[in-house]
Amino acid sequence: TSPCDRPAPATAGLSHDKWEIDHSELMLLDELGSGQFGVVRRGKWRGTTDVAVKMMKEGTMSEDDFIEEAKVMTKLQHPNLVQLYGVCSKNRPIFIVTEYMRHGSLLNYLRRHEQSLSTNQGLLLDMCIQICKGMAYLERHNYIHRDLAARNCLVGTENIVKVADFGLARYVLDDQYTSSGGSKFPIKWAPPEVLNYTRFSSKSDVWAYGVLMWEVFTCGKMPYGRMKNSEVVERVQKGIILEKPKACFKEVYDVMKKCWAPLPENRPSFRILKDTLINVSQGIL
Ligand SMILES: CNC(=O)Nc1cc(-c2cccc(-n3cnc4cc(C(C)(C)C)ccc4c3=O)c2C)cn(C)c1=O
Repeated sequence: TSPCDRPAPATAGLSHDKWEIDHSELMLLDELGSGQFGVVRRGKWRGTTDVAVKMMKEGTMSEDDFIEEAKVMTKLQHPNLVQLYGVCSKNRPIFIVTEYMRHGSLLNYLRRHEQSLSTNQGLLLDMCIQICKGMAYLERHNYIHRDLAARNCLVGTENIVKVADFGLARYVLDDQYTSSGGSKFPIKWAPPEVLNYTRFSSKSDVWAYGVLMWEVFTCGKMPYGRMKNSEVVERVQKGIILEKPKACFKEVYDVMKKCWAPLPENRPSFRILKDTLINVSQGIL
């Protein structure tokens, strides 16, 4: 049959890259800070939507690989994941445009509100459950975060907490960050198999999640205090784990300990963790 007889393919007309955002749609406002890839600014997208715009500093990211991955990342959508709206990749520096979270990083939020939070275990547990839901969604989509920590979660209105920058670690060019011997490698959130073989998995995210729970229930203390990375590696290899935070129910600490099983296969999945934490919260609150 001639082509005109066949129905047009469903994607006809949709071929414009919907993850591509045009600069003209963005209005850049105040600076929010800077991260691994450079300056991040608050902005407005199409006049109404609040956004955060990462302006990628030259040489900090393997950009072409990331732009390819962005197509996948825009499809990851969950109430507890900071939404990637798209990228401006037609010019340099490229912009990464995401959902805006009003109260900034969870780590800073915990430290600033320690007074009121330290006596509200219910709220601390709820924050952990929200993060667990976002991570269970990533786990279901076989997506590994690789740098889960309180500093990489963000707080919105009404105590909403979301996981940010999932998967971006793969595109960092700074080998101080990417190699486990580097000064910026997140040693204190890494399980034995990552320290020894950089073997990342959803189960290494579960280990990091246990440390994140510890950060939440200490209202933002640094795990292992000011201990040197080499000493932390030694303790983790020996199976010495973080102590129970003072303001933390035993049942909650029991869940943290499950996340720190030396072997990845002995750690619970995020799906299991979510149900366990919900049961604990119903039991103790
Ligand atoms: C007051 N409200 C706000 O400040 N809201 C917000 C602040 C930031 C923000 C500001 C400055 C720096 C960073 N930042 C921090 N750590 C990062 C870590 C990585 C990896 C690869 C190391 C994981 C990559 C990028 C970043 C990064 O861009 C962020 C997330 C992002 N969003 C969406 C907000 O709503």
